[in-house]
Amino acid sequence: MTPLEQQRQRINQLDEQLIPLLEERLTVATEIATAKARQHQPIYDSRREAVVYEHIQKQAEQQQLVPYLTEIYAAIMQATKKIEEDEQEDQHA
Ligand SMILES: O=C(O)C(=O)C[C@]1(C(=O)O)C=C[C@@H](O)C=C1
Repeated sequence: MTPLEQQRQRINQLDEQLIPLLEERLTVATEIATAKARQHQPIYDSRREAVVYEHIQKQAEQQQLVPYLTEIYAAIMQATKKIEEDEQEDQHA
């Protein structure tokens, strides 16, 4: 195997670990959507998002990666808000 093939195989392995965790995160989000609908709370919560970003900064072992992690989390939270909206729409259908 070439180095590139090995690196891609490692990426595949890491994705295999990430996907179930992301699936679980999205599943928890559908539960949050239900709780928020009951409590008449908006899906978007800027204060909570600030806490999530702060947590990333604290957790990151490589501080130079924080801007990239922040970009990834912005996309994750965008998708999370979408699934929460879809969940609330399904509940109203
Ligand atoms: O914690 C929440 O209230 C969520 O809905 C989850 C989440 C997230 O993905 O972390 C998504 C949307 C909110 O704006 C804040 C955070």
